[in-house]
Amino acid sequence: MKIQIITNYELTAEETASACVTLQAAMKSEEIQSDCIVDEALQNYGIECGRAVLNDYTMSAEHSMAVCLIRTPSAIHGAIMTATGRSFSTEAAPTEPSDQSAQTMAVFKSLGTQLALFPLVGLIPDFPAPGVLFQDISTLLVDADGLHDMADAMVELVKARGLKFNKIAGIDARGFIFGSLLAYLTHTGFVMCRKKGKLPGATISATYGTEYSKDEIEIVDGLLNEQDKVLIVDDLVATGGSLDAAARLIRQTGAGVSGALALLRVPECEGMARNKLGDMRCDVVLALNSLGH
Ligand SMILES: O=P(O)(O)OC[C@H]1O[C@H](OP(=O)(O)OP(=O)(O)O)[C@H](O)[C@@H]1O
Ligand SMILES: Nc1ncnc2[nH]cnc12
Repeated sequence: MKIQIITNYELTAEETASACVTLQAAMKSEEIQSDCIVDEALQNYGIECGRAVLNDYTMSAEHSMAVCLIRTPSAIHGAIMTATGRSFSTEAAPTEPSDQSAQTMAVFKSLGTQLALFPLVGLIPDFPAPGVLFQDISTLLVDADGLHDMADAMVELVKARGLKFNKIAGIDARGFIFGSLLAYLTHTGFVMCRKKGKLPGATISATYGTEYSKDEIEIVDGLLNEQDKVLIVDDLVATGGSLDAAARLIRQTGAGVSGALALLRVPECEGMARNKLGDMRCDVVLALNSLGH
């Protein structure tokens, strides 16, 4: 498979070489075409238009994959389309980079991570209910490198966004896997938001709905207090119902919620999630924008 980097600005030889090494590693030693096409016209496009332009390049038989970096005055956006038929983008950088070269490499690294990890997430139509496209993490979890790289990507995102917390709360069940990995890697205490009826002693609980179910979660009373700043971790955000329920529970204890971190999101539910989460920030490691291209 060949990858061609298409940019709207000149990369230094060093940046090009590092980008290729990063992408090569991500693609597990696929051949990388090491030149860049500099296209000034891309400067005029935002990320959505950029992707349309990208289509023109990537849909040719010659290039099975292309990476396009679009630099705007306020941030660098990354857009990517893969031969697997998925398209996705990195989030805009939160602040103007002080060191552009480092920022560029951070974007390449993030793109490389996404390239490597997205194909490990299965997509199962109509599960567990008709109309739901289920994002299955089983195939990611069973892959030693994938699991390792995902854990590292969570830590990097936490650092890059400057998230501050002294406890991590994971949502039963898939949120336990990634929440406790992150807790271990950041040396942070972990709190279980457990499905109802599984915890002993006094608990507090909150009910909620998800993309396909209704449920109730609980935490042990007395584990958190006003001193705590909690990061909520889950595998995926769809409607935001689960994250919102966890946030309500945590706030009931007097603790603060510093935000949420999910590996994946369901683009079709994004409006609902935004309404549900309100001001609560939610960072997503793999930001899948749309499916089925
Ligand atoms: O944003 P939402 O609409 O709330 O949906 C996301 C939630 O749905 C899934 O959990 P599920 O309730 O299926 O439980 P599980 O982890 O036990 O599979 C997923 O792991 C999230 O917790
Ligand atoms: N589309 C989806 N895939 C996996 N887990 C989910 N939880 C809620 N919606 C989901």
